[in-house]
Parts: sequence; C-alpha cells; structure tokens
Amino acid sequence: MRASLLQIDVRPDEQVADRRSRVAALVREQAGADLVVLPELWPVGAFAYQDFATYAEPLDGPTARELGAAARAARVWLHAGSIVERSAADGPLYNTSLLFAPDGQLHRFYRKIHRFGFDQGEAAMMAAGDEIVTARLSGPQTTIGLATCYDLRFPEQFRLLVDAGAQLLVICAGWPERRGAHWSLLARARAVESQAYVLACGTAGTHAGVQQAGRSVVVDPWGEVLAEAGTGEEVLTVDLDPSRVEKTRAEFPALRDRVLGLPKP
Ligand SMILES: NC(=O)CCC(=O)C(=O)O
Repeated sequence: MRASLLQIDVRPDEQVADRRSRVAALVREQAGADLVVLPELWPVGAFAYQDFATYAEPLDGPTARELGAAARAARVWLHAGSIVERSAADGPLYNTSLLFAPDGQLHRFYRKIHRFGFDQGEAAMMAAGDEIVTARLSGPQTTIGLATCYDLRFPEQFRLLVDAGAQLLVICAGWPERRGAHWSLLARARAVESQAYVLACGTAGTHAGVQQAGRSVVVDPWGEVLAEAGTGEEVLTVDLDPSRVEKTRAEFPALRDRVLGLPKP
C-alpha cells in the first residue's frame, strides 16, 4: 500500500481559492498512491481564527467539490485534511476532516473531538465532535481511524479507534514548531501503544504568526519511523504493509493483556 502525505505550506499571501486549486493539482499528481493525506485546516490555517467564520463551508462546499474531483481524477482514497465546517446557516462551526473514496464521493467525515485553545481560539469558536470515526479502505483492505491534531494528546481516543478496528491511525494537524518535540514523540507513542501505523500530516510555513513544525511522519506498528518530512512544503511518500499490524499484535500481544477500560462484552 502506498501513502502520500502532502505537507502543505499555508502561506498567508496565498488566497484560499488559489491554495485550493494548487492543492487539488498536487492531489491529482498522486495517481498511483492508495491513500493521500492532507493537513488540518489547510485552506485557512489552523491558527487563523479571525478567518474561520469567513471561510466556513458546508460538507458539500468548495473544498469538498474541488478535492472530491481531484480524488476521482487520481483514483485515490483522499483524507482531505480538515475544513472549517458550518453545519447549517446559523449553526455551529466544526473542525471537520473529510475522507473521499476513489470515485470522488465523500465517504466519511470526522468532527474534531478535542478542541485546542484552553477556552480560547478554536475551543471558544468551534463545537466539539462526539463520534469516533473509522473507515474500511477497499483496495488496500485496511481500516483507518481518524484523529485531528490536539487529539494526538488523548490516548483514550486512540484506544477507542483500535477497539473499533483501526489498523492505520491517520492524523491531520497544524502543529506549532514550539511543541514539535511533543508531536514526534506522541506520534511514535500512539503507534507503539496501538500497535498500528501512524500517518501524521502537518502543515509547513508560518500563518497567523505561528511557525508550523512540519515534520509529518509515518511510524510503523513497532514504533519505527519509516519516513519524516522536513519543515518546508513536501510530499512524503511511503510504502506500507498493512498485514504487519496483525502480525505485530499476534507476535507481541500486549493489546490482549489489557485489563482496564475494555469495551463491554
Ligand atoms: N491545532 C491544534 O490542535 C494544535 C495542537 C497543539 O498545538 C498542541 O497540542 O500542542
């Protein structure tokens, strides 16, 4: 299975519509991959709070239309990162990630559960999602579990994803450079404890005065880093073997030894 993580530079001097077209073209260039992943809130910028309301869009808005078409053109599963979703005319905003099937149809969406900002920024402006989301990918025959940025700090969410069958944990993010060491460490921790692949895709550049860490990373179920991006815009392509997840879980059955917090039989 081939995955490509597109670490997008969210440049403040680029119009949202221009970035959308540029990113859609980049997705179309990934034909041959099975799964393409984009970062969190790349159309507007994860820290550009002042622009959230202006660029909020529904699930069938401009980002979904343009990126769905790109997924169809490239015939890839596309985790299109997240958008600022406005669910209804006067409804709340959500930080919502979109998963498109290779036919370009929206297959699943995930509303970020843990909002960042400690009662400010995203945490004040957006409503929280409350559903764990997984999706079975035809073709690679594997199940992905979705999470967004700050979610990475909450291992209980990843336990629930594992219990729901996730073998690849796909995390879109806009993670600041200031806490870059946490990003790398937590991505590996989530892979080791979940005995799953982690595909964590962040943004590059600086927007709203917040320098982004970049360093998108793919970690295998044993915790080895298979590929890691630098800090600039980059396409990180990696070949994975999804069958390694069940092999790792069978050979070192730590998940089987769980005692606390197990799902009810
Ligand atoms: N956009 C985010 O969720 C940022 C998270 C973050 O900066 C952190 O967890 O640290």
